[in-house]
Amino acid sequence: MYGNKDSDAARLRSGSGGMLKINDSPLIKAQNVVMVPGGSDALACVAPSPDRKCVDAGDIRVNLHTGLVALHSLFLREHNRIAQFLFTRLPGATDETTFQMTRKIVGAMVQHISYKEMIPLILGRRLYNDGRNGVALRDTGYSNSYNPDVDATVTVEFAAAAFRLHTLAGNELPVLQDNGTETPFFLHFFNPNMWYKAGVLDQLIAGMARKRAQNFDVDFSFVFQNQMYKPPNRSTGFDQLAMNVQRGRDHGVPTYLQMRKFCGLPPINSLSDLERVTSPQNAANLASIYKNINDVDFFAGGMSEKPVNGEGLSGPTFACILTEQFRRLKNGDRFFYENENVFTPSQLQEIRKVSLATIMCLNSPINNVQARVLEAHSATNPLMSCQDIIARSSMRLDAFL
Ligand code: HEM
Repeated sequence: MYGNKDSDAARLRSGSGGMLKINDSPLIKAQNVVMVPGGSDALACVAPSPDRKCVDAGDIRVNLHTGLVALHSLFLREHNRIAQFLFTRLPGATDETTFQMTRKIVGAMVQHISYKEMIPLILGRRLYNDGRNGVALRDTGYSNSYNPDVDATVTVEFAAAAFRLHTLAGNELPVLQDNGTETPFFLHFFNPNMWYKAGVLDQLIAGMARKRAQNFDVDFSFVFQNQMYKPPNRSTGFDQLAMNVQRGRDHGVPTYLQMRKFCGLPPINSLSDLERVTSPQNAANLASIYKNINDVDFFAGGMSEKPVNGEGLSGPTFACILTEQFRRLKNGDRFFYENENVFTPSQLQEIRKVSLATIMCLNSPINNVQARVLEAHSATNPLMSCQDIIARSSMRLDAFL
């Protein structure tokens, strides 16, 4: 949202009322929607034009596809909604004080959604709630889990392998084309022609909540195997999975067996022994590619394991790296939103009410959505009206005055 340098934040701020800049293209103004601002054409978009520029946000990878433009725009809308409220009510408010307070609240909301809604699904309830893992949030009061000796940096094993959850993504983005089918994913890559189309961002916000994720397994979508970075006028693109393996090697990620050892998991002695941790088909596939069990790359081996406890997404080796990373990001961060001296007790309770569904309801024209938006809607997670969702789980912003 804000970048990790002062210069990024300065570029993205509007300079008044603590707000962030919004897109001023006539195409977007005519739709009366709020979208992330236009950015430099040096960002390698397909055929940018003055009305359809590449976009700018805290992370330049926002330009990768329309889903990211939509999500960044959603959180930008939330930032500006909160800033507008605070600026007109905080005594002596300036652009600077309002921006910093809003940024702190939005950062806390992102942490809350990540640890309350996303991480339990990734790890599974048992690993998430196991007190020894130090990942679970509290329901009330301050957390005392901050430890200055915990290193809060991101491990290469996490970024280059275990958190590359690309297996979950499908071949299409849920925006309907003229023929009523969803748009092929590759048409959205770096393509401003897509994200400046009328209604696309809000269709996507609603559609991404409706669309089911793919299963976590080694069957990756065609688009990831064949079409990554594919410009619309070329027949093929990159193989993202090959890139994941190669990226792991470039970055010196240890092998699958070394990582199992690091995680204290039982050794695997041969390629045929892999059947203890994966399906016979996956074991045979790995044996057809690698000559020696010691050569198996972390990404390939970790992706192949059966899920821990039959719940959560990944097998035990990825789960070990994910759990370790989520613990460190929380307990090594002295500004983690649950820590004492970050928010007052009543502000903290307001942040604890927030869900991704609330943010969608408050900042897009959808009428209903399931309350746990990262899970498919079902009898136990039914569609609810936005009115009910907002009444049940939105922050009282006057707690921050
Ligand atoms: C939805 C469609 C997605 C597309 C098209 C996509 C595409 C990409 C691409 C092109 C890269 C850079 C490749 C490289 O440098 O090797 C990347 C990196 C990455 N992706 Fe995705 N991705 C998607 C979803 C996800 C999801 C759902 C996750 C899981 C949280 C994820 C996690 C990552 C991570 C951790 C990296 C490495 C980032 C880094 O090292 O800084 N991606 N992705």
